Amino acid sequence: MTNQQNVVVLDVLSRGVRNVLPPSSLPVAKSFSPQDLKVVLMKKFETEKGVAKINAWLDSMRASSPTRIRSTGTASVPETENRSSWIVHHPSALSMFEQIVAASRGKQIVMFLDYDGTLSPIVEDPDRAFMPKEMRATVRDVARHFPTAIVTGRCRDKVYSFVKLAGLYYAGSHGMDIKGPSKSYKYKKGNQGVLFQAASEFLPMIDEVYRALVEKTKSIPGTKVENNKFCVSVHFRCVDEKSWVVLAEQVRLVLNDYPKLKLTEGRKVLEIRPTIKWDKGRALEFLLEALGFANSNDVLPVYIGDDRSDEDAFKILRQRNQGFGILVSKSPKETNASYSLQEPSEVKEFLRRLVDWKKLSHGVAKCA
Ligand SMILES: O=P(O)(O)OC[C@H]1O[C@H](O[C@H]2O[C@H](CO)[C@@H](O)[C@H](O)[C@H]2O)[C@H](O)[C@@H](O)[C@@H]1O
Repeated sequence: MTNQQNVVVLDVLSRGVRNVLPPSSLPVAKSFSPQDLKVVLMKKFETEKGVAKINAWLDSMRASSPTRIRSTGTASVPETENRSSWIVHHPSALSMFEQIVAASRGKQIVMFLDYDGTLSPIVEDPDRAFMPKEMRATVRDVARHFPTAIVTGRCRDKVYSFVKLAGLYYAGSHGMDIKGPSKSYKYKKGNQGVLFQAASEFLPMIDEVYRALVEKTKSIPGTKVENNKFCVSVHFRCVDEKSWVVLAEQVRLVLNDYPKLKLTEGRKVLEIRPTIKWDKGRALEFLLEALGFANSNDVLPVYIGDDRSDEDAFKILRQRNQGFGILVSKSPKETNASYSLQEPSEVKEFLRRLVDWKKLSHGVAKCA
């Protein structure tokens, strides 16, 4: 193409082809062939697609996770009213405790626990999201009485370094990396050490993308890229909101070269994962099967989580019409969970009550 044509192309890209070339001028094929026009239109389409994608990401980055329910766009519905109507549909798991345990009669409760925002409070530095001691003691007790799994977006080894409990199942990288407890469970033999990796062939790609993202985002202050083995997290909690668009653009540029990866969003984090049909919901089903409850009615799975990715598990429970999802959130959010808890301290209280109830009912059964 000549320089003049290059100018036209740039103008076309910035203003749109119709504004630059009136219909009567389009057939001037001497200097601007149909092939050139096709290239121009394709570039414009790609640019618009890119801009639309970035805008959609920015909208989600501004929203909470899962999507926060807005008060009908006006100030006329106060937040408290919003919450009181939401809580009717998602009552506190503490106030519904008796109903929850009553539903478990004759069934084995299996506990699924998300990590960040559920067992540990959200903090600025992901490397310092330690689990409080009392929470660890509570989870240890829970795991003594019920099969228990930690289901997290984190790398499995990393979450283990926070939880430090051997008797649990761990499903890391959004369920793509599952390992059984190191000590065997007493109720089902032969399932210890279960190991399943849904996306092993993606390991080199994820590593490459992780390095590319670190490089591309290193000049954006506050950005933290975390390698979660089968997925990557790009944290923007500490990034100035004015830089979010630059960050999103850099992430898009990297992802353009990896059509087999997709982007999802969590709490102030962009998550890059393989486009396979595997998520926390599939991990929950896998674990139920591993525990011997594949097509069983004798099980009551209870899943507690705070993040958008936990919705996949809540949805599975709804579809199976089995067990309960419990969303950890202080504010009303669109969710498939049945119940709610406000924060990790309430999660601890719920788990503690569950252990006490189990001890008590076991004691009663022994005396009878
Ligand atoms: O599935 P989860 O256990 O909830 O993991 C999801 C992501 O959690 C972590 O990030 C979140 O917690 C951080 C520490 O509190 C916080 O700084 C960050 O803003 C949150 O998004 C973790 O670092 C990510 O890798 C997980 O994907």
